[in-house]
Amino acid sequence: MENRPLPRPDAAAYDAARARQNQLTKPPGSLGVLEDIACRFAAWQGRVKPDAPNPAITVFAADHGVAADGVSAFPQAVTAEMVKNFAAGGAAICVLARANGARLEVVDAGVAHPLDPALPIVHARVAAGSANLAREAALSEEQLEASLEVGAAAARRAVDAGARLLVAGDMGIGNTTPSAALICAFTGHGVDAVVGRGTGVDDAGLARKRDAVARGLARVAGRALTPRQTLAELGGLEIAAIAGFYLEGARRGVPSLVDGFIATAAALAACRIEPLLADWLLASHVSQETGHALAIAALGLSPLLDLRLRLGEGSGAALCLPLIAQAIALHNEMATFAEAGVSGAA
Ligand SMILES: O=C(O)c1ccc[n+]([C@@H]2O[C@H](COP(=O)([O-])O)[C@@H](O)[C@H]2O)c1
Ligand SMILES: Cc1cc2nc[nH]c2cc1C
Repeated sequence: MENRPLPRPDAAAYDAARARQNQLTKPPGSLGVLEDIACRFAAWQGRVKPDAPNPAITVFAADHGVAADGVSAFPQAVTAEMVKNFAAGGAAICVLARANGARLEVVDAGVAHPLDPALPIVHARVAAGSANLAREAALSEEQLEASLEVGAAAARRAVDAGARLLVAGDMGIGNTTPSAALICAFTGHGVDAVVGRGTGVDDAGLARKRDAVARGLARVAGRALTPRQTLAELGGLEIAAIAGFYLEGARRGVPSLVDGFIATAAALAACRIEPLLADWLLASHVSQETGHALAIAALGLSPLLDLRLRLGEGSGAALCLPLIAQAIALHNEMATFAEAGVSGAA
């Protein structure tokens, strides 16, 4: 993946959009966060009236060696089975993509079970799952770079297809464990504050998860690792692909709407690799997974929704798409006080 620096959003367009918001026929500030969203799109697109976001959703799937330690409520085979469900249009994210008119692409970044090459997805499997982060580096340096590039290539396809907003989804049995490890490593928060029940593990499963994360963190403790090395040690193939996706989107001047726990862990890693990325991200929702609110706060973001979701796949982000479309429509189409002949504040 390229290391070209990221552009900065256009501050003059942001200010012009803010001035427009203050002239629209409503008390200034009365549309709250929707005003901020519209102004940020103005800055991202470098124009006072931004185009509709034309969102693209890419779901990255991969498996995790740490699943062998009993950290998920579901068997590893579900990752591949769900990829088939994505391809058949039956998963939650398929419904939400259709409901929102969003492009949906599914990428095999590293599913353990072989998938039929005829399956209508992007076959970009870097490895048959990651290694067990509790014992060894989850990814080699080469696997990390290849996964970042899988994500970057997906972002290029989405942007080339006309997307002005990117959504990454994840699918990977066991992936809340590497995500928790990354959030602990990048924020300094402790295991108990970050590790949660994922797909719904029982108390014994939760204890195994905490232990796996603690062992992974102990392996890297005291080593002066770069953010890339931390991502390789504790991450996963789809998590690194999502990081590469966000980075390449921003490099192309296209923002991303960050989904739940796994996507946020990927965003944190990507922001540590390239701090300017933070200006190109919006947080969709706060997941029920323990530690997600802490991770979003560490990115300096505020979630739009709290619907007690804990699904992944990009579903929380997809649910925010109508809000974003409406924030931009209001900004672009409302009359100003002058246009409507309405008196301004006294
Ligand atoms: O995104 C979230 O906030 C989220 C929270 C809990 C679980 N998930 C999904 O559930 C799977 C991981 O859960 P687990 O228990 O196997 O680690 C994976 O496929 C994720 O997409 C996702
Ligand atoms: C069925 C199922 C669907 C999912 N979608 C994202 N993570 C998931 C985990 C499971 C177990």
